[in-house]
Amino acid sequence: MSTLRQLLNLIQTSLATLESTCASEGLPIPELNEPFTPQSEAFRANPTVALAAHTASAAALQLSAILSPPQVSLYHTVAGHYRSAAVRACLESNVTEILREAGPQGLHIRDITAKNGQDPNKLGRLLRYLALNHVYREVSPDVFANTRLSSMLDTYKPSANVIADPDHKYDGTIGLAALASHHLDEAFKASAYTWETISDPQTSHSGDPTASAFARAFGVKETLWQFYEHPEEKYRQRRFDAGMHGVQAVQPPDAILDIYDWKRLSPGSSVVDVGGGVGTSAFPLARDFPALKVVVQDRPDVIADAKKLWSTKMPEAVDSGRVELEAHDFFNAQPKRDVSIFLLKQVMHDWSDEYCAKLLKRLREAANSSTKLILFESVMPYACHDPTGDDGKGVPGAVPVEAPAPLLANFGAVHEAGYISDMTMFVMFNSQERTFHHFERLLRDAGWKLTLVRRGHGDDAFLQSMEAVPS
Ligand SMILES: C[S@@+](CC[C@H](N)C(=O)[O-])C[C@H]1O[C@@H](n2cnc3c(N)ncnc32)[C@H](O)[C@@H]1O
Repeated sequence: MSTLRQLLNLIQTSLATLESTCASEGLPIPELNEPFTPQSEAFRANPTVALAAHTASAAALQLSAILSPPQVSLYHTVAGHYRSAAVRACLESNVTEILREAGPQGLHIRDITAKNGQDPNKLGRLLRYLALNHVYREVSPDVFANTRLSSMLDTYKPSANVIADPDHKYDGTIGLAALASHHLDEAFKASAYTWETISDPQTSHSGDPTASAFARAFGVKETLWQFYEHPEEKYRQRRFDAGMHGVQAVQPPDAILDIYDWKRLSPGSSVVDVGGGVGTSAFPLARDFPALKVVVQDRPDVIADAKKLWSTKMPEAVDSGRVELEAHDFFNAQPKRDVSIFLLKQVMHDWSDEYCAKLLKRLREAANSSTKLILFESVMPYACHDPTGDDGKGVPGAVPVEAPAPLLANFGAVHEAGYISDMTMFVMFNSQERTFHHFERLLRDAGWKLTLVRRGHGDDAFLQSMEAVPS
C-alpha cells in the first residue's frame, strides 16, 4: 500500500475510534471557531481518544508534507520567525481581548485599530497571515474573529484595561498569554543568535550558563536570572513569573505522589527535594505521608519565600521539624546523610552536562547503598524507532509508546512541546532536555545506575520519572 493510503487509513481508523468513544462517553469534540475552554479539552483525558487524536493529527501533518510543494513545506519552517513576529504584534496590541468582546461575528480591522491605536493596513495583514494557520480567522473581508487557538492568548481582562495599563497586563492572569509574551520577546530574540552562538569558538562547546544565545542577543554576560535582577527588567521578571505560574497550573499538582510508591518508605525515612523551589512537591508529600522527614533545599532567597509560604500553608510541619526548609547550593557538598530519596524535579534541564555531572556527584557522595535518586524530567524520544526496547532486556519504560508506521515514531510535531522546551533551554540557559540514553550516560559517569523510567501520566505527558541507585 502506498504511504499516502497508509496515512489516509490511519486518519480514518483514528477518527472512527475518536468519534465513537467521544459519543459513548459524552465528550464534546472541539470546534476550531469556538474559544478554548477547559471543558473543550476534556476529551483528551481519555487515553484512547488522546491516542486517536494524536495519530490522526500526525498523519495529517505527514500527508501535507508529502502533498504540498516542497518549497511551501520548507518555508513553513524557514519563515517561522514571521509567524512569531505577527503573533507577537497581535498579542501585545491586545487583539485577542478586543475580539473576545466582539464575539463570533468578529470586528472590522478599522474598529480593532480604533481601539488599540495600530495602523489598520499593517495589523490587518498580520491578522490575515496568522489566519492561514487558524490563529484568528477572517470572517469576511477585513473582519476578524478569534479561534480556539487565538483565544489561548487571552488574559481575560477587559480590553480597555490592558490597553490602558500594558505594564500590568499579565499580572494576576492564568499565565499562558504571559508565557507566550515571554517566548516572543526574550526567547524569540535569543533564537535569532543560535548560529552565531554555536559557531563562535568562545561559546560553541561551552557549558557555561552565560554562554547562551540569550546573553549574546541581549549583549550581556549573565544568566537570565541575573538579567532579571536589573531594576529596569522588573516587567520582564513579573511576566516570566506569571508564565511559570501558568506552566505549573497545567501540571497535575499532586503528580509527585504517583512517581514513587512512597508507602514503601519506613517511618522517619528522609526525602530531600534538591532544588525544590518553595516546596511545591513537598506539600503533597508532607500532607499525605506525615511519617516522612521531608527536606526542601534551594537558594537562600527561594528558601526565605518558602518559609513564608509554609508558615501559612502548613506551619505545624515546619515547627515539628518533619519538614525542613534549607538554604543549600547544590554544587557544594550535600549536608544530608542517611537519605532514602534524593528528588530532582526539573533541575537537570536547567544545566549543561558539566554542571549536571557536578550536582549528581555531590548527591552520590552523600548516598548510602539504599539511597535512591528520583529524577522528574522530560525524557525526550528520538524521531525514529528506538531499538533499545526490542530485546526486552533494557531498563523498563526506557522506550515510549511509538506511533504506528509510517508516522514518525515520536508522533512528530504533534508532540512538539518537549522539543520546544529543549530549544528554550538551549537558547536561554545553554542547557537542554535529554534522551533516556543521555540521562543514563550522565548518571553512570556520576556513579548512579538508572533502573526504571515511569510513564504514569501517559506518553505525551510533559514529565516522566526515573529511578537510579548507587552503582
Ligand atoms: C526549574 S526550578 C524547579 C523547582 C522545583 N524542583 C519544581 O519542580 O517546582 C529549578 C530550581 O533550582 C533552583 N536552583 C538553581 N540553582 C541552584 C543552586 N545552585 N542550588 C540550589 N538550588 C538551585 C532554583 O532556585 C529553582 O527553584
